[in-house]
Parts: sequence; C-alpha cells; structure tokens
Amino acid sequence: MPSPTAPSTSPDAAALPRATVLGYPRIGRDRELKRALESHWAGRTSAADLAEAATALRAATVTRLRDLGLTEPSSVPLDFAHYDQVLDVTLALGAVPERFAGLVDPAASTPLGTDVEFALARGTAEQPPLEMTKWFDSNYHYLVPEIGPLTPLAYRGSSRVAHVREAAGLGVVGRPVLVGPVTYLLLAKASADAPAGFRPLDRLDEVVAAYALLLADLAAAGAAWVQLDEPALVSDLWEVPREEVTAATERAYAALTSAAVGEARPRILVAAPYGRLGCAIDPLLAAGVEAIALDLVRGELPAPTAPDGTTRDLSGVTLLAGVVDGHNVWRTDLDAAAATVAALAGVAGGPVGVTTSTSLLHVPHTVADELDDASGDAGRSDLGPATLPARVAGWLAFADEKIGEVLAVAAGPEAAAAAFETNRAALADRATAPGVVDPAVRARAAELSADSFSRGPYAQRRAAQEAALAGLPTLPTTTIGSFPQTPELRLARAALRRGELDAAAYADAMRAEVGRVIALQEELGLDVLVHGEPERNDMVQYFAELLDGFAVTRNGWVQSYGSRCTRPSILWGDVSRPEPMTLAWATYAASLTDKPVKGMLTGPVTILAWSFVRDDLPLGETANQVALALRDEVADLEAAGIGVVQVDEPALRELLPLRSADHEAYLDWSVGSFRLATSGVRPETQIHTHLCYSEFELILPAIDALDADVTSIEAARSRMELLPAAAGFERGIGPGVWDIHSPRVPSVEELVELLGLALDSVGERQLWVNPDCGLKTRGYAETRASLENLVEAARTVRSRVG
Ligand code: MET
Ligand SMILES: [Zn+2]
Repeated sequence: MPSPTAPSTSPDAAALPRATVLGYPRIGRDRELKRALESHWAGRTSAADLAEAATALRAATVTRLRDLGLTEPSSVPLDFAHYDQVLDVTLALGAVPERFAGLVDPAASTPLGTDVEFALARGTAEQPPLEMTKWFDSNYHYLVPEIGPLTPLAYRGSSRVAHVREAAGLGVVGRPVLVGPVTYLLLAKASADAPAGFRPLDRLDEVVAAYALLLADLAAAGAAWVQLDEPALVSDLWEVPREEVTAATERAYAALTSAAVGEARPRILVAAPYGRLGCAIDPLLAAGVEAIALDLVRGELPAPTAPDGTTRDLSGVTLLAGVVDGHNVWRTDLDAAAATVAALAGVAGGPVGVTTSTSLLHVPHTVADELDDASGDAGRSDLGPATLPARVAGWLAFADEKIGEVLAVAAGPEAAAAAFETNRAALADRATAPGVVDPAVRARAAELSADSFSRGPYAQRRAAQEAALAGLPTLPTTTIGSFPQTPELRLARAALRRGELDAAAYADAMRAEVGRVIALQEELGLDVLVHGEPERNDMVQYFAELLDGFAVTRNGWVQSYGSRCTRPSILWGDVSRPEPMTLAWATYAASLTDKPVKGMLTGPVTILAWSFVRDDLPLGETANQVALALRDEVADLEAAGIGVVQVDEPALRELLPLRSADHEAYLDWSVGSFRLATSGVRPETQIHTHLCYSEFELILPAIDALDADVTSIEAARSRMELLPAAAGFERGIGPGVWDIHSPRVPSVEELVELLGLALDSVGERQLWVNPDCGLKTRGYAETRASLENLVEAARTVRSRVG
C-alpha cells in the first residue's frame, strides 16, 4: 500500500480549503451558455465566437465564486463543460466510437475540438449521437461513452488544463473537476462491435494511464488539487459486482497516487456524491488519496471499523463534510450541519472541511432572481413579475446562497453568528407558515386504509371493461397523450403570459386545437382518442400550477442536458386540489366524438421526481398527498363519463434508490401512491399507465404491482426486448412500436413486424398498439404519416389473429 502524504490542515497552499463546493451551475445566470451554443449550432456564430462566450462565462463564474467568499487556494471548482462532463472525459481520452473515426486524425495527439465534441453530442447527418441517459438519481443527462476492446483510449489533452491557466490569470488557484476513471468506465456501455462478455471496466489500466498524464498536465498548469468525482461508488446498480468495483477503485487510485505530488500530479480529492459511501471508502483509504468528500445529506459518517473488524485509519486523509444539499433548494439547517461537521471531525480525529453534498449543478443560480424588484435585494427588472411567494423565497438557498452556507458552517456559529441567526429565523418561519401543514390534508391521509390502495380482482374488472368498451377491436390503437405542440400553441401561451391574450381567448385557441386533434384521430381511425394536451406547457408544471402546495420560479433554470434547461416547480407545503385540473378539457374532447376519450394525468411519483421536493416530510407521505389530489381528479373524470384514464409514471425508474437495500421501501411507497391515485374507480373504468425513458427490467414486478389495466411502455428502439420478461403479465400492455424521438416515419411492414414480435410474448387479447411516448416534440407531417401506418399495421395484424 502506498504511504499517503497527509496534507496538513494549516492554511498553506497544500491544504485543502476549509470551505468549498463540489461544482457550480454551468449554464450561466442568464443561460448565456445556452444562447452561445444554440446560436453556434444554428450557424449564426463561429467556433471562435463560441469560445469567446465560453471564456467570458468561465471568467465571470470564477470571479463570482471568489467574490462570494471562496478565497482560499483550490476552493473554486473548475468544472466547466460545453455540453457534458462525461463527454469531456471521452474527449480527453480520445474515446471516439468507430462510427465517428473519420472526424479524428489517429496519428495526431492534439486535443479534440468542438467539431468532434458536438458530433458526438448531437450526431451528424450520417451518424446518430452518443446515447443520453440520466446521471445518478438526478434529472441531468450525460452522454454514454461507448467502449469496446479497440476504442482508442490515450490522453489527448483536456480543456481543464486551459481552465486552470485562465483562473490563474484572474489570480485564482482553481481546482479542476473531472469524472473519475472508475465512474467513467461504469457509466460506459460496451460498443456495438464488442464481443459478448466484454465490459468497459476491462480497460481500466489504459484509462488510468491516460488520467496520470492528464494529472501531470494539470499540475504543470499550476493545479495544487484535482477533484475526481466517483459517484459510482455510492451505487449498487452496476452489472459489475461490488467486489470488482472495490478492487478496480483501489487499483486505479493506487496507480494515480504512486506519482509524486508536485510536478507529476496535484493532490487528489475524490468526491462521492449522491449517497452513502459506506465500505467503498476503504479502497480509497488503502490507495492513499489525499482527501475524500462525503455526501452527509444522503450518506452517513464513516464507521470507526471496517467490515473485516479492523479500525479504519483516517489519519492520513482529509475529509470534507458534504452537509449542504447540492440536489435541493432548501436552506440548510446550519446548526445541524455544524453538529455533523463536528461529529465527522470526531471520527476523523482532526479538522475537516465543509462542502456541498453534490455539485450545485442541480439547483438554479440565485434566489435573488426570484425576488421582486421592490425588495431592493438585487431584484431584477428584466425578468417579469416574481412568481414565487416572497415568504417561500425566504426559505430557499440556490447555488450562490449555498456557498454562503458552506462558508458559515466552516466559520462556525460564533464567527458567523449573524448568518446562523438569520438561518434560525428562516427555518422557524418555514416550520410555522400556513400551508406547510394543512390539517385537512393530514387528517385525510391519516384515514387511509388498505382498501384505499386496491381495486377489485382483475378478472372482474376485465369483464366489466369489455362490456363498457364493447366497441373496441382486438389490438386497439391509441396514443400516449400529447399531439404536436405547434408554434401557434407556443405563441398563444407566450401571449397569455405577456398579457396580450386574455384567458378566454387563450382557452378558445386551445379548444380549437382539441377539436382539430379529435377530428384528426377520427379520420385516422384510432380507437381510444386523447384531447392532445395543447394546454400543457409541461406535464409536471401544468399540475404544479394548479395544485396548492407548489410554487413556480421565474428564473430557476437547471441544466437538463447540453443546452436544455428545465425550471422545476418547488413543492413547499401540503398538497391539495382547489378545483378540477383536466376535467373541462377531457369532457370537451369527449363531446366531439362517439369514441372513448382517455383522460390524461401525470402520476404522483413523476410529479415529485421532476420538482424540488420538500425535505421536512418523508417522500412517501408527500406522494400520498399528491395521489389523493389525483384520486379526486380521476373520480371527477369518471363521474363525467370518461371511462378510460391514463396516469403517466415515466419517472418511476428514475427515483429508484442507488442502493439495493433501499429499493423495497421505495417501491412500496411509489407503487402505493399510484394505486392510491387510481383505485377509487368502478371496475368498468379502465386505468392506463405509461412509462418511458428507462430500462424497466429491474422494476417489472413493481410495474405489475401498479395494477393498471393497461400499461404502455417504450419499446420500439429496443425492438420489444423487454417483452419476454413481461410474459407473466395478465393485464393489457402496449409496447411502443413507433420511436417518436426522431422525425422518421416507420413503415407498415416494420410496425407489423414489431407487433409480431410482441405477440410472441403477450396474448392478442392483451396487446394494445401505440407509439413509444407523447408526440409533443413531433411535427404534424410525420405524426399523420406515422399514425396512418400504425392504424394500418394494427388492422393487418388483427386480420391475421382473427
Ligand atoms: C414523458 S411521458 C409523456 C406522457 C404524456 N401524456 C405525453 O403524451 O406527452
Ligand atoms: Zn413517455
């Protein structure tokens, strides 16, 4: 075991700062990066213009972080990426998939440019981009590396080196941040040409050799510390068994620390955000990394003994206590955080640093942008009227405010007495504010019994539904809910927001669209119709705006992927439904046709997953509150004669905890909340659900337990791969046959073929015919052509099965 070089905790250049953050939003307070990227992609600006804008944004960020108080050496994280931090490592390693090889000169070892970067991120006319998937349990998406036995893996230079020099030019010793080698390879998938059994982790040694060169480059540029993010260590969701992950971690970091600190490398901080590190700390200790950042919001203090009974020696390592939540927007309880830091110092046997639990990538820039200009607190006049109640804003800390919290905790309750005092007052205000606890909501939740979560036996429901929906053919056709969001619809919404269109005129425009969507579906011959969701800006925000207990921000943008941002709602109080939310649209649509119209709701888990949730109530209880509001909506729809209701849960897989030990509890409350929302109906009312975006094998039993009468699920891209595993399903299932992620129109033949594959696994009485997901991002040309083919394919297969 290499002997660790312990950094001292005295304030010299080698010491890790007492206060830092693991990362900062990259998109810019006014989404400068988004605009710079999109105008470059649209051909309006050159690569040099983009580089200039990005340099200016980095300089503004470094200066801002310093001005906010991150003044110690190495306390400012340098984590800027044009598009994605995982893609940055792919570029540094030259790990370009074979299909893009033509873009790269293999002989040269120069850094890859933005042409290659954006080809991998966005695809080219000929080649599809890297796949994109969710980053741990966040709503950020990274680009999945594709690694095979022959994929190039040699250091080609990293943009971080220039970023270190830029910061130095501003008088700041920055701390470059990179995804670590173990996490990089665990996030990768085997390339299409890799032999069976090949795993990207098999190429660890080459990747580590490349990182060693990168580290040397960073040291030469003046970096005293580097931060390597290893969130993979807190997760069990890998195909590679944990012992192998542990062994790989020790091997990788022993190799990296074997170089001398100084010219050959900076000191190494390994960050383990998003959960409990547990025993995965041992290989890091054994390898002698200089510092480890622990997520103490989700995770816990290291136990004094390792599983083998030996005492853990923490004397050689600096620990950073991640006590400020990087993943949510609430003010930290500073007293509790200070106590946790003290407890960690007790375990560590010496002083520890203070940081965020994760990068601040997941929260907006600053609460100041949500305050009314009149508040005088840096209010912005260019953002329109404030949308967040001022009182709620007082309970929040976004990225900039969280930096203040880290500094306050590091200083301690005496030195930062004023900050602690303000904090206590804000927390007390939140605890007692009306709406945070709504006695009527709590009373209703307390009355729930097992009956509230279950419907009658399926056989009985099926018979009742067959009678109620007697006009439906076998293999009924339907869509997932949304129809194309045309420029006219977006313009109408913008005009409503600006006050140029009044609510009545807006509603008329939406009703007209519902009329067009119903007429189109009748013309195409679809069987179960939808109203098309024209009135919804977003499938979660639409409900958040109508439910009590939620607030929306005006500038609370968070990067979702590349240049895309979302503005999650903030769930701050007990949830209830002041009035029906979708009823008028559904009944209007139903009045235009004799065919069944499917009501359309977003499920409780998805509403929580895509909002900032409260931290003062267990998620399961919040989910039940949302479920009860939805249950009332379902009841209203049923009473108004809507006999089919779909409750979408595309995020069911996304919230699955990273540790297997936590799965059961999660699936219990998440499945429970869906059942609570949907089980109040009569047997003849048909409940649908819809899932997409993820691989669902792992949670098939939970999907079954939702007990929906019909489940539509994304399946076209994977060519029905999931279905054999779903063979035990007895209820209706609609595997998507049209991949709606591109404008490509699937032919009747290929749709027939996919339906044939589906029928290998599920019975013809169970099979529904539908696209993979909603059509809101599609245009009408391909929508019409694809749905025509879909209806035709269903007819063809129907005539075969009789
Ligand atoms: C991401 S799932 C989307 C479901 C929604 N009903 C729609 O059709 O858009
Ligand atoms: Zn979907």
